[in-house]
Amino acid sequence: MWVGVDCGTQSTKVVILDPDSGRIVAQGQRSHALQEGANGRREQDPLDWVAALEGAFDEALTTSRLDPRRIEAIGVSGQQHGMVVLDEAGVPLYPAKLWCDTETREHNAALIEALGGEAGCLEALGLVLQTGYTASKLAWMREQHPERYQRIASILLPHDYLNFWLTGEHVAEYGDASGTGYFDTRRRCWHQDVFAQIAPELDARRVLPRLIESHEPAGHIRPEIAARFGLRPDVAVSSGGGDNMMSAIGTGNIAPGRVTLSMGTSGTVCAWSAQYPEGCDPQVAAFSASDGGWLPLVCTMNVTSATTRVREMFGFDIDTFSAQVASAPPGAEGVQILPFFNGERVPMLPRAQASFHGLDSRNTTPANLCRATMEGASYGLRYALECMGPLGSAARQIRLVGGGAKSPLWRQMLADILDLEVVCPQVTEAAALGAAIQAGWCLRQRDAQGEGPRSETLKALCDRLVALDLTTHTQPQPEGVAAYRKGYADYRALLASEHGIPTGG
Ligand SMILES: Nc1ncnc2c1ncn2[C@@H]1O[C@H](COP(=O)(O)OP(=O)(O)O)[C@@H](O)[C@H]1O
Ligand SMILES: O=C(CO)[C@@H](O)[C@H](O)COP(=O)(O)O
Repeated sequence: MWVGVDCGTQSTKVVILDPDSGRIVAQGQRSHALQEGANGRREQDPLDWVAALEGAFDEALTTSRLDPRRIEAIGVSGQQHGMVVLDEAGVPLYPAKLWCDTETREHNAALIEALGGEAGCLEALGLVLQTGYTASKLAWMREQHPERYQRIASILLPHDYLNFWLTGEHVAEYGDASGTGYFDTRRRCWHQDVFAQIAPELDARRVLPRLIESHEPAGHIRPEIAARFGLRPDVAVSSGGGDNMMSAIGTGNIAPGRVTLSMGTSGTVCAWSAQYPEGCDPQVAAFSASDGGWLPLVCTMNVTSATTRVREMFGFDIDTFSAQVASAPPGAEGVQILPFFNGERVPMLPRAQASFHGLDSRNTTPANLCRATMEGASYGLRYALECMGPLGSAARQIRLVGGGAKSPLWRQMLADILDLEVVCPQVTEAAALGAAIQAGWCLRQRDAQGEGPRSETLKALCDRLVALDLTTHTQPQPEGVAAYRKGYADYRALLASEHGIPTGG
């Protein structure tokens, strides 16, 4: 059995995959709190992720009554970019500053300038720095907490930290590392000079984790953890990766021409590439994939984070919220939202705030405000897909994942707004599935090198273990496409008038 863990922004999920039948035989989930402060601060306690992993893993084992000794390997997926700083003893020195934290926007702007603007960033790092990336969080830590900064012994990403808890090893793999902002995504190595500009007092060779290939193991499970869950002592922990990289594997997006779109807390659109994707729009992050390729990606910060905020404001549960959205017509009778509750990454508006527009005495209803929020979040995803250029326009179908993808109404709205067919994978926890598959790939690679009897490529594993759920297949409907063509034009006009973002073609 192979275990996949996904530490998302709102919860940590565990799936246990039987690689012979291809079935998920057990699942567990535990949520974790987000600490939100003034000025865009968004943090989590790394120890909460550990507690959630333990709870979700216990739940999976208990509900399935699976013998834990049948588990051979574990893979961990995690929300990207979060900064986990540890002291010599491996204890967090500060809460993890997350991908959606915008407190460090001034530090990010200063770093971009120091590197020579967008062109300088692209030249040095292969991508343009964004406020969410780890780099500006470290610069902020240096300025705001100099005493703790001086005690930093190790800087990890969320999934690296969980790997460290599982194995005791400080390692990183290329996919997640490429979202730090001090990693050269073209050449796939830490950028020592950029790191030295951000943190001159820290020795990169000491504080940055050792880089490994995606198919390599991070290590073996620590004896205490094996005893805690009743696992065998030889369980391998694979390199794991960022949640988007793992979702790519979990949707079979490991070849050109496929597009995965996630409606999680964030919204992401990504396509796989065998080479570094030269010439992309600077808003596209040329991340590495966690399989040896690249995963150009556009991330918007306000998808289910926005719908959840409006839903909770009205005190609705998910079913009531969905019923409210369904009861309003497309276009929400003229109500529009720019849903930038968390600032926004693409378009690059880290200081932006959310705003409703077009409200009058007739249309100001909960139903219209709920619908407008789902529509606004989805227009942001169309904007993201357009930024992808040829990588996006080549897509004939979107593979849809993340919590929002569970809503049939939202799937139809998205198909209409994008004017593209959408479909979900059978295993909706695609990042956790991808992590489980990568864990198995890591075992197979080891076996191929003579330590065991079997070998299987990642492609063969994805072909065998990733299946689409044809009941979720959704085609764009002409009336919806026409209504949303106008809705999207109105959204772009609003983006232009409120934030100066050109309306484009
Ligand atoms: N049927 C649904 N309709 C709309 N939103 C949903 C639905 N089911 C789940 N969600 C939302 O999905 C979100 C969780 O998505 P998920 O991808 O697990 O997030 P993350 O990985 O960022 O923690 C929650 O905000 C939840 O409200
Ligand atoms: O910052 C990014 C991608 O660059 C986000 O996609 C995070 O990786 C968080 O993902 P979710 O919690 O929304 O899945």
